[in-house]
Amino acid sequence: MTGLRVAFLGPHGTFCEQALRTLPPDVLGEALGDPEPSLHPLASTTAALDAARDGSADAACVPVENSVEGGVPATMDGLVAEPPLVIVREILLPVRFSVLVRPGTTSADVRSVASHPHGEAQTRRWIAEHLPGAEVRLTSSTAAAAAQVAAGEVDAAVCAPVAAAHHGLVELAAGVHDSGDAVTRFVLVRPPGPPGLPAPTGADRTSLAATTVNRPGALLAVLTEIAVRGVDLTRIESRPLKDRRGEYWFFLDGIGHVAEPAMGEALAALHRRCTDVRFLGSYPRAAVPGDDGPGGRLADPGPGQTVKDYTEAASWLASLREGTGA
Ligand SMILES: O=C(O)C(=O)C[C@]1(C(=O)O)C=C[C@@H](O)C=C1
Repeated sequence: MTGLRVAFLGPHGTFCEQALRTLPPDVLGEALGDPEPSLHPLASTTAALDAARDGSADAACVPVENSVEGGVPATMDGLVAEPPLVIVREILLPVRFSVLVRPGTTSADVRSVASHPHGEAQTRRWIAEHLPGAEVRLTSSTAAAAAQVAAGEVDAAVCAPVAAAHHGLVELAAGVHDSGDAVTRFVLVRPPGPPGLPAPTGADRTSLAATTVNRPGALLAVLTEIAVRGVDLTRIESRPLKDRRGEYWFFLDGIGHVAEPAMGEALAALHRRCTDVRFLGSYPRAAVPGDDGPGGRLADPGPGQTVKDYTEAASWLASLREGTGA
């Protein structure tokens, strides 16, 4: 299929757009069924996810977490909304911030500075030191802050350097992030269906969200189903359920693919034990550009917990059921 549309957090010049543009045609072809989809900036993460749901786009690219500031609440809430969306790729992008201004503006002229809440959080100390007294305003994306500078609504934007060219701005300062090696993780999502799940690569991640009744040990039971199968959990984060006070969606990422026995069995167990469980996708683990291999430190599988161990045990059980083994 060709002519697919991918919505992303805009306007042009966001880190989200940069992340999406790192995906080569063969990867987009495998993930979406179109190696050269058209890219469409939307005003918010929620709007991008809604577009993928209502069919005005075929897929969406949104930020999900940052290594300094943590999860992006709007994305997490959007991932568990209905109808379902599944993650087909993750992208890890190092984020480096600049302060952009209209040509001719000096530091002394900057009375207001704008950025996305995650951008502000990653440059807070720099702003306090170098632009003391500037009013900080929060925007829907870092490039939206650049657009506000261009429109004369604010004096400076903390954003990606590429936003300068898109919005006719100049760099007042570069490298203004408080932590040098911040990475933001983005996900490419689409409705379930053709062209199907990304095939297992042997280096995959699975994302899911689960809710349980409020009972002592309920979360421990969920985690135990994962732990006993040797699945390496790489993230756990919660968001309130909103309509049931005191109950939460637990967002869990683990190493492995739903097609593999350990992850498949863990998901089936959660389906039995949880009030609700959402499969949010199995997809190849991304690497930070410049790193060797998929990012993050992984645990070794425990004894008897490799894919080979599971496959051998499943064929032994099948032989017992067929009456040919013992
Ligand atoms: O505003 C952007 O440019 C985005 O792509 C969003 C976002 C985020 O949500 O974390 C992405 C990377 C940076 O951490 C700051 C903002």
